[in-house]
Amino acid sequence: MTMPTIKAVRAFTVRGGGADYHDQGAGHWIDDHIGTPMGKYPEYRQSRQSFGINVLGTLVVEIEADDGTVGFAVTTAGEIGAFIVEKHLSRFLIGRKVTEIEKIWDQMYFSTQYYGRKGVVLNTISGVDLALWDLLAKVRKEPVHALLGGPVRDELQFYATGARPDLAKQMGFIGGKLPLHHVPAEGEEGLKKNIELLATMRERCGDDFWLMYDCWMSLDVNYATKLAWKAQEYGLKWIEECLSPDDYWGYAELRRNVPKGMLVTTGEHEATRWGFRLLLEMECCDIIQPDVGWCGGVTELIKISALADAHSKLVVPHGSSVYSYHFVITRQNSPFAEFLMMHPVPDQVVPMFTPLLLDEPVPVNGRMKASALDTPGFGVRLNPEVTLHRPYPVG
Ligand SMILES: C[C@H](O)[C@H](O)[C@@H](O)[C@@H](O)C(=O)O
Ligand SMILES: [Mg+2]
Repeated sequence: MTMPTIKAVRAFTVRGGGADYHDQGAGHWIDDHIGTPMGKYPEYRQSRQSFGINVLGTLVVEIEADDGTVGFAVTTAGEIGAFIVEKHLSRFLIGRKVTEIEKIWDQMYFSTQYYGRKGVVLNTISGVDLALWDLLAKVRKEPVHALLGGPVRDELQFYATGARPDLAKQMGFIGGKLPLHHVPAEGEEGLKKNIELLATMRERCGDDFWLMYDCWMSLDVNYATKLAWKAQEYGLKWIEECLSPDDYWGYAELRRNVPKGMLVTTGEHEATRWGFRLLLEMECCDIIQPDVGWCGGVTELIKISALADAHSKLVVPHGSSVYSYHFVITRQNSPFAEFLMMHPVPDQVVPMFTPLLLDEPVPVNGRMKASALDTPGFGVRLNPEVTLHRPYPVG
């Protein structure tokens, strides 16, 4: 079979939800006094949008082959990402065979290493990589998971991230991850409120339902240790992303400090095999949580996951819709997945990247059959009612 070659690469931006799922309207639980590293400034405590959590917006990468097949993917990178795709990365794609994914990744990473390595550059490389996997799988008329070795189980099971774990339990999820609302700068009063919320949710959910706290880089080792020990009484299953992603030493200390049996997790703002090698070799956490749209794409997640497996660590990707589901279903060390509740009041399941994608599968009763992923590529389409903007058209 003669493989088609890439004839066009296009980068678009979109505002309002989509892959930049923090880019929501007013009154959404995901922007309601959630603890962040900016919480030391009282003026930035109520809303993460106030300090710019949603400034980037969504990047849509479209890659067209000379046989007319079009692969695409979405991630969090907005106009900066569109610039990098059109002005820099596209030179490594045009004219290449759709099978040259590994070589293209290597050239994208090392050609941007002088200004990239993590953050929005790796988000952008991830978006291109995901679009390449979508394209290749569509050319081969297979779902992406089939190119990754195929499902190791019949269905995915999900925990839900949102403000209402009690409702998540009623919807059939295996657990509920709460955002932490108060940071060290809010003192003992804030710590007390953090524990009171957990106690309330434990009361409502019963003893067997997983409850976790997501701390979104907002704590220090001392506070996180105190929180963990107070939370043990309420059976906190894991404490997530407590510290700055760069504080590998702090994570290693925290993991030694927490009560036996409580898991320490992190990784959604980490990138590449080198970043995760540090987390694994410095014994920073029990579960790594790469976002496949931010860590380097599927091509890099394959390497990251193998590293973790060799360290007997679980890989539970940060919620990234179909882009993580197709990976998780193929790996034994990814036994469950995250589902981010994107309805403003998390009392109903809506597609994670809503309104950007059509045919985006959602968990039913907290589960998703592998067969729900059996459409070529990642199995989703761009919603034609969503206006795309191409800020840097080339040629
Ligand atoms: C709910 C958390 O504060 C973040 O908004 C979320 O994106 C991320 O940390 C997660 O693990 O889902
Ligand atoms: Mg998180």
